[in-house]
Amino acid sequence: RQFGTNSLHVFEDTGSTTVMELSRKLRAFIRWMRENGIEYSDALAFYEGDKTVAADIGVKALYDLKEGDLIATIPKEACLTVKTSQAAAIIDEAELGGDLGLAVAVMYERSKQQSSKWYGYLQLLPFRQSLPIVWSLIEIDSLLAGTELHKAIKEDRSLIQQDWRECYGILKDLYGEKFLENWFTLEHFLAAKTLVASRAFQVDDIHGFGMVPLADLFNHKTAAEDVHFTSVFDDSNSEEADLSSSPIRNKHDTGQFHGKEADLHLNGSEEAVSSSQNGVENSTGSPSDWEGNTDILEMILVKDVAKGHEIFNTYGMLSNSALLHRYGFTEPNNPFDIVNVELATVSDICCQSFTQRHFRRRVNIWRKTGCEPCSSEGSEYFEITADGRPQAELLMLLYIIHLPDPACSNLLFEDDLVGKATHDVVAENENKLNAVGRVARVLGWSKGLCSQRMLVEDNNGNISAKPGKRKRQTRSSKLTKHETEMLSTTNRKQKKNPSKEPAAQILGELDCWLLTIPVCRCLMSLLLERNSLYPQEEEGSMTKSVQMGSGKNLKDSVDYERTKLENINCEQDPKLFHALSLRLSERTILHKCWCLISERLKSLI
Ligand SMILES: C[S@@+](CC[C@H](N)C(=O)[O-])C[C@H]1O[C@@H](n2cnc3c(N)ncnc32)[C@H](O)[C@@H]1O
Repeated sequence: RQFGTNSLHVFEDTGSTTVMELSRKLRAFIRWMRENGIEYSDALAFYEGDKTVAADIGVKALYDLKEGDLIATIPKEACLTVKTSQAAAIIDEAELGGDLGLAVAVMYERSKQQSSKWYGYLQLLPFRQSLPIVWSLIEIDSLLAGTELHKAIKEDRSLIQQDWRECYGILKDLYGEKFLENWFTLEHFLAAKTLVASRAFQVDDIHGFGMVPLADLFNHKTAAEDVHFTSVFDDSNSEEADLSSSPIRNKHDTGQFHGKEADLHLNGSEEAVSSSQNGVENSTGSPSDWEGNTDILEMILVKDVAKGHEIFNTYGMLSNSALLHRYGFTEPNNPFDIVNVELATVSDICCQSFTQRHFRRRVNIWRKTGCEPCSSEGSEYFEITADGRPQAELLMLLYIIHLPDPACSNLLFEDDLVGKATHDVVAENENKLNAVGRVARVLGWSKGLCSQRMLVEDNNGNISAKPGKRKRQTRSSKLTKHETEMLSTTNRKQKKNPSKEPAAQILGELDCWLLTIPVCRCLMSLLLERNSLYPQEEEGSMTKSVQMGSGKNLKDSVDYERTKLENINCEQDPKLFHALSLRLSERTILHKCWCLISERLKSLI
């Protein structure tokens, strides 16, 4: 397949300085791509992204594209990595690996300005991406308080400053008089870190992470699954590409891609216009020219893309806090959202009813049985997923805390809960049970033969069981399906969430067994406590008439955040918009969880 002649397609010049400037930069970038062997289909158009989501540039299809179409090839030599950078030797000598090395490579190439091989690419990038790590401390404290990101960003900032100080010293020694101090300031370092966080791809094992020109112009859409990028494999490797995890793949690279993956979202924007002026002539050979060539990355569509639609990448199954953390934006109704409840908060709530000694002792017993919380960077926590379902380990902990002494003591004599469980009459099912299931079995749970069955309620209110599995996710602030309720493209406000209150079918049999009356009450206190971490004072007028300690607080919090978000223009104030959007999604999860638990409680009383 030949790419043919690439016309230059950029969005229409409206006369605005910004638009004209971006247009000029795009033309320079297109020339640079041609000079550096980057080839792409003439069906691709670069256009000003949908401003309601504040994405500056995006890529759309100028005509219908088909699944399997090769839309671009990018030589690895054109990627900016620690191996290809002119600073490779210094970065190697300074032993700066990973993101840090790449940030230094970006800074170094920027310092070289027009003499850098990547000037034509770098001039297109913003100086920095507006990620929370470059927000002011006041913004971080006022916008992110209570969210999953607040602590993480503060920690990141101090670690980055530490990294910069160390790097600065090492590089100054190594560069000697060639060291261009003005280009290695903390501001430059932070800026480079934001570009690496939001744009770098894993190129291969040798190059590691790198800036991949062109590939990094595609915007993200969560799990839209219309199309994925993929690539062919070399003859010696007949494995199928893991399309769900590999956007760009070296033909010889069988490893999982750990960065961004690709998919398509259909966006009706017609901002792109075509112009043959300064067109890029990419008269290339057929793909067979490249077969077996390990030095080239390919981008192949795996689904049809209709003319005029944006071609979206997906950066992974990420919660809103992870999206905001690494890319500076959020998505409404993100199904990969999570709220975490710290073990310390569980302690605070339980110690209102029990002694600290009792709490510590029960936590120890709970740990001994093989249960554990999630942990990350020294903190221990439990997850509540987007549907409001609390992590089973948390339910088990609350259950054990509320157990009468004799029952709990029995657990102490269960040295080998796994062993015990496998001798059960339902031994063949036991290996399917996790630690929580095994402990529950020892404690007398006998109803469910499969711990992960969902209770499904039909229209008549009859409950039946259907197999299901709780999706485990990574911590929302570190990493992370999309029911599309897009931000309105016309008024740039979020639509009112029409979703109904969550129903009890989300809880599995084991969840319900663990949710005794005291466990439900304790969990509800925990939810209120977690909700109180968000700034309350602004809500004062709204909530003072509300009975404290009730689920109405949570519902009011959600309504409050939604109303606020509706009045923010994403384009004018993206930081506030995405911070509020994060708060809304987190508080919605807390409310969903509250509804689940209170429904369960009602059924018990
Ligand atoms: C890899 S770049 C994608 C190209 C980018 N739009 C540009 O102008 O170069 C990633 C950045 O694009 C923006 N972005 C990507 N997808 C987005 C989305 N769905 N909503 C808002 N911003 C998005 C964010 O600023 C993110 O940090």
